[in-house]
Amino acid sequence: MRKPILAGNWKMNLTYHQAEAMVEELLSLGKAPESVESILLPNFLCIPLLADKLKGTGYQVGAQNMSSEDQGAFTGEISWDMLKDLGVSYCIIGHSERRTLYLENNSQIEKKLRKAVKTGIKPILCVGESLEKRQAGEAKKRIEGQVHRALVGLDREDLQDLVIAYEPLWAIGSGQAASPEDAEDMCLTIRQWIEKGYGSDLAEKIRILYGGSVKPDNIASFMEKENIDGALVGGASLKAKDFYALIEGVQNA
Ligand SMILES: O=C(CO)COP(=O)(O)O
Repeated sequence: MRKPILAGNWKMNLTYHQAEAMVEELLSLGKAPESVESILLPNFLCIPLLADKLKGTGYQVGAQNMSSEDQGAFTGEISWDMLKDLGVSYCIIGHSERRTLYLENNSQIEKKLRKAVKTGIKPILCVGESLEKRQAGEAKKRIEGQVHRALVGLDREDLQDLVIAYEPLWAIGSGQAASPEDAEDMCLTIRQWIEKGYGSDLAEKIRILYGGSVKPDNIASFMEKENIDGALVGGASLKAKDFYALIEGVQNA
């Protein structure tokens, strides 16, 4: 049995004080249920705040990005040990906004993923196709390339904590989620590639999430699919009530 994940990617939203108010409200709604890994991924400045407030509550704190380097002259970057020092457990690697807006390429993503797995940060590798690729019937080819390029040179032992998030670009922030059937088809395909490359033990173990316009009222339709192990949520993770409702949606699936 794979433990489901509900991860809230706040992106560049919520100031320190807004984050504080959100987390206080979230905690007033209840603790994180044990049956769901509930992770909040705030901006870097809010990580210490969340790490402190969420200690002992069952919620985990993640980061949205990390450097592939250890330390040194890399202005504006954040390293794995800075994150670990604050208790960060998960880090998003290769989000489509980093790929498209900041031109992160497969080779940089591969280096970041390698750094994460070698240093004990659990990676949430994001993959997803554009609308053009989907309409051209090339969605699976696109995703396969992204998964394979990110995992180059890593073996089964390195990938025990890998999480993959399938986030089609056209579904992100658009209010137009993928159909649960299409999302399941893509998640199953990813699992089959992992099985082919690394064996069925790993394929059965890794969590594959869907992301893109997930809301409290559609989470159940994704969670009922066999190969969808949770969701990576943007907009709906910013409000405490919605985030808690999403967790309940995963818990009740
Ligand atoms: O990009 C996403 C999460 O990483 C999805 O964002 P939305 O839930 O706002 O569509």
